[in-house]
Order: sequence, then C-alpha cells, then structure tokens
Amino acid sequence: MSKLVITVTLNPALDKTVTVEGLEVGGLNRVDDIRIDAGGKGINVAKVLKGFNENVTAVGFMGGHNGKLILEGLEREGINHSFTETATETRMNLKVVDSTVQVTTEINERGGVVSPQERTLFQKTLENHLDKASILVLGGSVPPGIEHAEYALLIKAAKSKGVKTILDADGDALRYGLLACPEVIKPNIHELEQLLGVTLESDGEIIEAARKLTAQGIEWVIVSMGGEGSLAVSKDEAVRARPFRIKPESTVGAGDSMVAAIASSLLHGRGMEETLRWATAAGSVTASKPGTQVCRSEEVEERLNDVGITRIEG
Ligand SMILES: Nc1ncnc2c1ncn2[C@@H]1O[C@H](COP(=O)(O)OP(=O)(O)O)[C@@H](O)[C@H]1O
Ligand SMILES: O=P(O)(O)OC[C@H]1O[C@](O)(COP(=O)(O)O)[C@@H](O)[C@@H]1O
Repeated sequence: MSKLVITVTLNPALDKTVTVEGLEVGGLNRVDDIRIDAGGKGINVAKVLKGFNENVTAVGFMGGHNGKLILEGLEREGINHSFTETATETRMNLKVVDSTVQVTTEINERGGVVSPQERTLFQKTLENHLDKASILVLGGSVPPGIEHAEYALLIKAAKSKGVKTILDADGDALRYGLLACPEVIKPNIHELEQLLGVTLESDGEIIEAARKLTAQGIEWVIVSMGGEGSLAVSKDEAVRARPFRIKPESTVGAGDSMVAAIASSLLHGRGMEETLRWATAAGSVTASKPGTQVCRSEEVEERLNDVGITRIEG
C-alpha cells in the first residue's frame, strides 16, 4: 500500500506573529518581536509530516506575493507541493502573543476569492494525487468562492479510491464535511460544542457527545482541549491523555501537529492509545515553540512517556 499523505489547504495563510507585553485592547501596543511563517492547517500538517520523514504532498490554492513567500518556505524545507494558482492574493493571518500571560489571540482574514476555473483545476490536481495516496488530510477554513460542501465532495472522492480521510475544520466546513463521514476528525472542545450546540464540562459529557458522531460512522473523534490535553473516542473505546507541562510560547499549529501525528500513526498502524500519545506530545511540543513553528520528530519521541494516558472504556 502507498504511504503517501496528501494535505489539502484551501485557505493557506502567511502567519504574522507579533509579541507584545500586556496586550491592551483599544490601547497602543508596542511590538517586542515579529516572526513570519508559512501557515494554514494542511501546510502545517505537511511541515510536521516532512519532519517525521513521511512521504507528503501539500495541495490547495495559492496566489500573489504572500503565496510566493509560502511556496519559497515549502521549497526551503523540501516539502513536495502542487498548489493551484489563484488570481487573488493568499491571506495574512495575525497572531498576537501576550508575553505577560502567555496567551495567543488570532485574527484570521477571510482569504481571496477562488474562481470556478481555479476550483476545477484544483479538483483535477487532487484527483491525480489521490491515485497514489493512502491518507487525505483536509484542514482549515474554506475561502470565498468555494462552497462549504466542498470538503464533503473531496472526502467522497477520496473514499471512492480507498483513501482514508482526516478532517480538521470548524463551523459549516466541519458540519458539511461530516456528511461524507471522514474516518477521523480532530475538533477542539469549542468546535465540538459549537457543532453540537452544547456545553461540555466533563470527560463523560465529551465522550457522550463524541458518540453522536461515531454513531454516524466516524471511526475516531479526537477532541483537543489545549493545556488540558485530549480525548479519543471510537464506538467502543475512549482514551484520555494529559500533556506534560510546557511554557506555551504560541499555541498556533498545536492542533495541526496533532493531526499530523494522527496521520503518521495511521500509516504505522498504531492503535488509539499510542496514536493519542503521539498526537498529544506533538501538540504540546509545538505549543512550546514561538510563532507557527512546529515540533520535530525527535523532540516528540523524547516526550512520549511524559504523556499521561488513561483508558476510560474498551
Ligand atoms: N498550554 C498547553 N500546555 C500543554 N500542551 C498544550 C497547551 N496548549 C496546547 N497544548 C497541546 O496541543 C494540543 C492541541 O491544542 P488545542 O489548543 O486544543 O488545539 P487547536 O490548535 O486545534 O485549538 C493539546 O491537545 C495539547 O496536547
Ligand atoms: O483556516 P483557518 O480556520 O482560518 O485557520 C488557519 C490558521 O490555523 C493555523 O493552521 C493553525 O491551526 P491550529 O492552531 O489549529 O493548529 C494557522 O497556521 C493558520 O493561520
């Protein structure tokens, strides 16, 4: 079987991270530090997978000067890519890190419009790549010009070729994507609450909520909860992970690192417990790094045994 992972980023971004001491909303804030990274969920997943030595290709839309900078970044890191060029500019997302309280505030643009012709070209590119792939990762928001139902179409296309799918999105993109029943989803707790219109306060409530999704055929629902760790739920298993303590520099990319570790774990045939251990360690190492800088394989491996795992069911 092929070991190729394809990551889809329909709405990539150049992430600009600024650090300020004591963010004052409505006040004047002076910037202590700036960094710029290639970003967008599928792109971050590709960065981590490349570092894990997996065979990965990143696809999606890319345009303008920001797009050029992102592609140069991918080239420098030796990441295979095949993005469809857009006439509009790829967005820039602002991340404000308040160094006093170590909290990150994200201000994400909507992204440039994608034309129907560009969309058709992208779909053809993806179709070709799917023939060689074993896993498709779909992540992030959907840019203007693309319907929310797009993820459902892409998941169906992947499934028809026997390719497993992992979806990491929020709002309508997640809601519609679920209709095509991806194998794995990784909502954070807020995304899961928003999806189901409920407030989730205990592990028991999260497991019960996740089971509404596994009942629809989703195999693994992996819920991330920032510093509180994560919970993986299938029809008959539930596993809780608690992360090790870190100094959170920027949590941007932490969720994407989990998704990358899940994809890599699927390739290596790991069970739910080991997958959650890898995913949680990957997320926490990334959260300890500045900007949209992601974890490296050896750093994650070193911390695997520091993740606390409890089997709750199954
Ligand atoms: N403050 C933190 N301390 C330790 N680990 C963290 C922290 N914040 C995030 N993580 C790690 O990153 C993972 C993903 O974080 P989360 O914020 O839930 O994802 P997302 O970026 O998708 O919202 C968590 O499950 C955890 O492993
Ligand atoms: O497409 P969206 O939902 O606006 O998210 C894009 C943003 O999410 C990121 O991929 C980070 O995601 P995570 O923090 O969930 O890992 C950034 O690089 C990017 O700016």
